[in-house]
Amino acid sequence: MTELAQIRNFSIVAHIDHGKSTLADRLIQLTGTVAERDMKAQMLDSMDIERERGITIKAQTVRIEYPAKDGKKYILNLIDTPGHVDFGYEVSRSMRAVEGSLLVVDATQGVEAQTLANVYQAIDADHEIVPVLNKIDLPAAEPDQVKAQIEDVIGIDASEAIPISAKTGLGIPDVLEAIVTRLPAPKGDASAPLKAMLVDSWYDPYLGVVVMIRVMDGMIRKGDRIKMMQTGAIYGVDKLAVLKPQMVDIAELGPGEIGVFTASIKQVRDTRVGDTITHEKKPCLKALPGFKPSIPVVFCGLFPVDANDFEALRDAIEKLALNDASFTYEMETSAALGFGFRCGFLGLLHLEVIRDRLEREYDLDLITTAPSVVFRLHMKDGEVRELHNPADMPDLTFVDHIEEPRIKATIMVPDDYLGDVLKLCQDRRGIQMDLTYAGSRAMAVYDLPLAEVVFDFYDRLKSVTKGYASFDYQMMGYREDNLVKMSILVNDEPVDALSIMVHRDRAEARGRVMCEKLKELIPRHMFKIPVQAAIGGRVIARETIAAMRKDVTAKCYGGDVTRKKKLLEKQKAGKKKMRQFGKVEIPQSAFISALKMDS
Ligand SMILES: Nc1nc2c(ncn2[C@@H]2O[C@H](COP(=O)(O)OP(=O)(O)OP(=O)(O)O)[C@@H](O)[C@H]2O)c(=O)[nH]1
Repeated sequence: MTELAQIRNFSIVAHIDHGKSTLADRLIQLTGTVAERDMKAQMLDSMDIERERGITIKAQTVRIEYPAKDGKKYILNLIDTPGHVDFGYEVSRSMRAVEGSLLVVDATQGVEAQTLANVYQAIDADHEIVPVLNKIDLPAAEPDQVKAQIEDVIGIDASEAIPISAKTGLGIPDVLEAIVTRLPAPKGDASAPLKAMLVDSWYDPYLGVVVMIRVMDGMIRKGDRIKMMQTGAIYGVDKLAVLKPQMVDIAELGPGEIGVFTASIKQVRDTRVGDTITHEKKPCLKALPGFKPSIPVVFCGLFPVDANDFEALRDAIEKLALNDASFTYEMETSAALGFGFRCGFLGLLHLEVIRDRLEREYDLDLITTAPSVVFRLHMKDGEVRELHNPADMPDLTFVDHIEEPRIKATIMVPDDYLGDVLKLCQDRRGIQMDLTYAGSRAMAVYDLPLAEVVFDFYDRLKSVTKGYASFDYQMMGYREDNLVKMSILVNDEPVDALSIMVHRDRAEARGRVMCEKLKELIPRHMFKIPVQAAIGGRVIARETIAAMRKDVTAKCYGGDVTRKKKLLEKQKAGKKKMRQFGKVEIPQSAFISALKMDS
């Protein structure tokens, strides 16, 4: 057991790309936690996909030993929190397990939307906050301006902000000293009954479910019989360890300490983040206040391109779900796409990550249907139903009114692009709630329908601001609006995977754009193909794909057989990515492209 006074627990909060992972790497490196030869860049981003995309998805933890200038040795527990909006719930839960935060702000960029969102979570969790100005090696760094901005916008004292370069290592020793001298030690009572917080859990193929805990009071040892207070389940602790960041066994953990255990738990779903863990025999009297479970807000269908891959898709989805309790799925059948799954995600990035992993790690070709939010249908008989899939929309004569989820979006953007951002928000049915300035940056707060944001809002926002805007959102609740289901018919057959819920006033425009896009995306066939958008029985937009005249090899005059063969092979490979609808083949890419609103 480590003395409480010798422990510091902290997290790093930052906007995406401001250098959180690089700083974590430096702290680990400077304290010799990982041998130099094992040091991979961005040690903590464990999944390949994360490393590739440079984003941190699953919060991770590392225990660092640090001999401070006062001659004493400290145990520093760093909890790495994810930076993306979709994973905000993970930020909030890991915050409750520590007493302080390093607030990293890129000195060339200043405070961004996620800096604000994350630091407010830290403030909510009563953290002591140490501001750190990163990237001062860059000529564009403006540490003094950024200091002033932190004070103006966030409202915390930044006079002692630490200038660093996580890249070169400059200032890192000051950060380590500040963790010890400026952050508080944890509190707790070693002689009290065990009270530990379940911070996170994940599935390890060799060990089964690994549970990360923060001990509040009491002691936990290997072999202990423990009880999860929310679920009532009882387990024996098989293995107790700390993360450095690989697991190193430890005999016991006391108050203020952070570690992991395994206990023959079968699924991640059997563990509830925020649950209180205590001893079976001598339990603590009162559980810790729990967390809100994270609920999926974006749904879409995933179907195998090749119907024979259905079982493989099921296996892959089950495996991924083992490790991600916030990802939900149920079987779905579509007239057009056959058997697949309706899946729920925390947001669009979460959706993309899961789809990418299915395609890459499990080598599956997938069709993703239009992402949709959960609409609330108030039926005439008083029943309230949740609609996860526009294809399930009941007959309108039974529906009294429809409500949709709204979000509060905070967008930070340099002045020059403000006009485009306001227009984008207006186009997406946004209602302005606030508009303020901090230096040459504006902060716009909008009330927006989530449905207008889930598809390509980030992409559009980035493109209209050349990447300078940052964005964060919170769910606000449901509101009634004039929403209708729009179906798409290809060759007079409805393609259920393309149906969407839209605002009545925008249905014509959306319908027209979708028909035009499909006209481009669907290759010509031997016959004319009408593409129509319809509400109920009424067609609101129409395009026609003309019949094909030439065959693909017509361009290859003369006897260039190899070229001809190549073309035919290419066409064959292209076919694999097509899906048959009645007599028409629709390429897989059409399902996503047709729904983009950028025109
Ligand atoms: N020049 C310079 N570049 C830096 C510094 N710190 C980080 N970077 C670079 O900035 C980029 C983002 O750094 P990351 O550490 O991945 O940022 P992050 O905040 O962890 O990003 P997420 O994990 O995605 O939230 C990387 O390309 C780093 O190499 C610095 O001090 N100076």
